[in-house]
Amino acid sequence: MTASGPVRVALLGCGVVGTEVARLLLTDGAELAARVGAPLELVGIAVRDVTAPRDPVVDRALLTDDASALVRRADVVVEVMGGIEPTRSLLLEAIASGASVVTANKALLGQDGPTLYAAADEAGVDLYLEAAVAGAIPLVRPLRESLVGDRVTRVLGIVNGTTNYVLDQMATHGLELQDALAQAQELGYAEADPTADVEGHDAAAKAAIVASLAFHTRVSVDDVHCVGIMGVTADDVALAAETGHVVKLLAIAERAGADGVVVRVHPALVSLGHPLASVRGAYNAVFVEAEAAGELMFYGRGAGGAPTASAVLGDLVTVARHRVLGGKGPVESRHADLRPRPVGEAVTRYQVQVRVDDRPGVLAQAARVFADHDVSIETVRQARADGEQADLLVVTHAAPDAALASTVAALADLPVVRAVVSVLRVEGA
Ligand SMILES: NC(=O)C1=CN([C@@H]2O[C@H](COP(=O)(O)OP(=O)(O)OC[C@H]3O[C@@H](n4cnc5c(N)ncnc54)[C@H](O)[C@@H]3O)[C@@H](O)[C@H]2O)C=CC1
Ligand SMILES: N[C@@H](CC=O)C(=O)O
Ligand code: NA
Repeated sequence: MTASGPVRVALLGCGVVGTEVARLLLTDGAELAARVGAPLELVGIAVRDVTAPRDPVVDRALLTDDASALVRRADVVVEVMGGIEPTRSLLLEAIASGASVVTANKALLGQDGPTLYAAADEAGVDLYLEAAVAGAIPLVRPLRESLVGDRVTRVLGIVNGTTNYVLDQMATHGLELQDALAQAQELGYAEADPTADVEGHDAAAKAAIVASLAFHTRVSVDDVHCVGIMGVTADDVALAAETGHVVKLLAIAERAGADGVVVRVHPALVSLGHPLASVRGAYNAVFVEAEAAGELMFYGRGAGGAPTASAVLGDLVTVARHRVLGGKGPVESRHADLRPRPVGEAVTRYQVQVRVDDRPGVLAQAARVFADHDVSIETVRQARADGEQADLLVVTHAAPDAALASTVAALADLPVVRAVVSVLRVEGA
C-alpha cells in the first residue's frame, strides 16, 4: 500500500458483529476514508460456509472459506470470528505477513494475549482490542493511553451484558434464574449456549485483559478467581432488596500488597446507592480508581452487533491512520510485573446468611465463631424466624477472604447451625 492507495481490510467472521462491521464499512465508506486519509477497501470476508444465507448488506463476491489466503492479502485483519484455534494461527500468520490486527476476541486475548502482543511487537504492527472488553464502551484505550501516566489502584465493573440482564430481571420481576435466562435467550441477549456468560468465563477473560492493561502486568484468565451466577437464587435477590442491595456479577481487579494483584469475578451485593446498582438490562459499566484521577466510570452497551462494531471501527480507523500517516499504537506494557495472588488475599465485606435454631444463646454462639476467626461483625439482622428456625444475616467489616472461608466452615460445624444458606461479598462501599 502507498500513502495514497487504499488500506486493504480482511474481515474474519461474518456473524453478529462481522455483519455490522461490513455494514458500517459499506455505508460510511466515504466518511471513513476522509478520517483515515485513504479509502478502506474490504478485500474479503472469511466465513465457514460461503453458501449460507446472509444479510443483503454482505457482498457475496467477497466471501471466502480460505481465511489463510485472505489474511496474506491484507494491511489490516479484523477478527470477529471468535474461538482459540484456528484464530490464533491465522492472526499470527497475518502479523507475520505484516498486517495489523483488530480483534474482539476476549477469549483468545484472555488466554494467550502475550503471544499475539509479542508477535505484533516483533513485526512492528498494531494490535488493537477495544471491542474485546465492554463492547462499545471505550475502556481499553483509556486504560492503555489516557491513564498511562497515572497509577490505577482498582477496577470494578459489570462486564457481561447477559448476566446483568438475567440478574436485573430476577430483581425486577422476581423470576428464578432459569426463567430469566430463557427470556434472555429468546430476546437474543444470551447465546444458544450461554455457558461462558453464566459461568463467569466471559467476564473472567475480560477481567484478565483489563487487569493486564490497568496494572502493566501479565494476568491470564487462569489467574482469575471465577464464580458465575448459577448459584444465585430468587431468594438471594429478594433478600438483597430487603437490605437495600442488588446482586450483580462483578469483575474486580485490585492491587494486593506491594507487588501483587487479585482478580476475581463473582456475584456480589451492591448497595442501591452505588452507581453500579443502577446499571440495568444488558448494559455494562466499569469503575476505575486511579491515584491522581480519582474515580472514573465508563458506561454503555457492552454487547450486540452494532455497538461492538462501533469499537471495531474505531480501532480500524486508528490502525489504518497509522498505515497512512505513520506511527504505531502501544505495545504490551508489563514492566510492573505484579504477581497474581490467590483470592484468599482479597479483603472485602461479606454477608453470610446462616439458618439456625430459633432459641436463646444461638446468636452469641454464631458471633463467637466470627470473633474466633478475627472477622469483625458490622450488622446482624434476623429474617424469617418461625419459632423453630431463623435466618441470621450477618454483614462483616472488611476481612481477608481466607478468614471468612474458615469462619463459614466453622459455622457449618456448629450444632445450632442448620445451614449456611449463602455467602455473598458486599462490594462498592
Ligand atoms: N456478540 C457480541 O455482543 C460481542 C462479541 N464479541 C466477540 O466478537 C467475536 C464474534 O462474535 P459474534 O459475532 O457474536 O459471533 P458469531 O458466532 O455470531 O459470528 C462468528 C462468525 O465467525 C465465523 N467463523 C467461526 N469460525 C470460523 C472459521 N474457523 N473460519 C471462518 N469463519 C469462522 C462463524 O461462522 C460466524 O459467522 C467473538 O470473539 C466474540 O467474543 C465481543 C463483544 C461483544
Ligand atoms: N456475551 C457477552 C457479549 C459481549 O462481550 C455479554 O453478554 O456481555
Ligand atoms: Na470496549
